[in-house]
Amino acid sequence: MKVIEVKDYNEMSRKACSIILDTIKQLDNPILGLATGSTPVKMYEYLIEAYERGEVSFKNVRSFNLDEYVGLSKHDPNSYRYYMEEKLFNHVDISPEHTHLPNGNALDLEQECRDYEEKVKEAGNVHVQVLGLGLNGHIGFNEPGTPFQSRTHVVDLADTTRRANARFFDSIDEVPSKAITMGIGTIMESDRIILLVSGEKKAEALHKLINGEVTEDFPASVLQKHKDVVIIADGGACHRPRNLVSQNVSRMG
Ligand SMILES: N[C@@H]1[C@@H](O)[C@H](O)[C@@H](COP(=O)(O)O)O[C@@H]1O
Repeated sequence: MKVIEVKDYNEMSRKACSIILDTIKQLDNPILGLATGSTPVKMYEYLIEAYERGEVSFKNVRSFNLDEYVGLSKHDPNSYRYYMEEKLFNHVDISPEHTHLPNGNALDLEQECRDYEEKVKEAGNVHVQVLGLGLNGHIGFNEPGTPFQSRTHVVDLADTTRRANARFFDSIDEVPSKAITMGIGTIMESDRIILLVSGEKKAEALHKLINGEVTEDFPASVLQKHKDVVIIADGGACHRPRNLVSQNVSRMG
């Protein structure tokens, strides 16, 4: 794993944006794995700015998102489809047919999971997968205890996750209790993973991810086993409690 420690949230977002831009420019048909949540918001803003400057086109880009709530329509402002359209897709020249998220409103959710998995497989490997980090170590919506070999599946969201995401809803009761998520096995097949971590409240989770044992009780620890992971973490995430980040990872400024 490579840890890139940056000053702050903006720098983290700029660095992530530049890795994605490089991927898009280098490949004829780039496949991006995208994430939602607060962490990548600024990265999407920088991508839009690069597009507006004429620096990049998304015409040949295909995207697969990690997850979606069960039971929210794509018009619901809290659905991840809505988030992606608002934060990125509506502002760049990506073709709507090239953007993929699980359908959390499918009548047969198990079938939807199999179909989504199939779509990812047919497209070929995700070239670069963006990940955020849940406080309990979840990636996508893979909660503690999820098998490392898991494929796209329906999950019961942990209470901690529902509480953490309640800030986007009017009340915690409105936070869905289920979601569809790419599995850990699916995520691990990406060629490259960039994990974004910002803020002191993530410091403990980041420490565990880098230094802790690889265990299904802390899903993000699986990243220690991936051949090309870049963690971009800001000062807050790295520095509290002090000296959390291990010495045996290479760092770049
Ligand atoms: N399902 C999402 C994840 O994909 C996200 O990475 C994580 C962190 O969210 P945030 O970036 O808002 O801290 O939790 C959410 O529940």
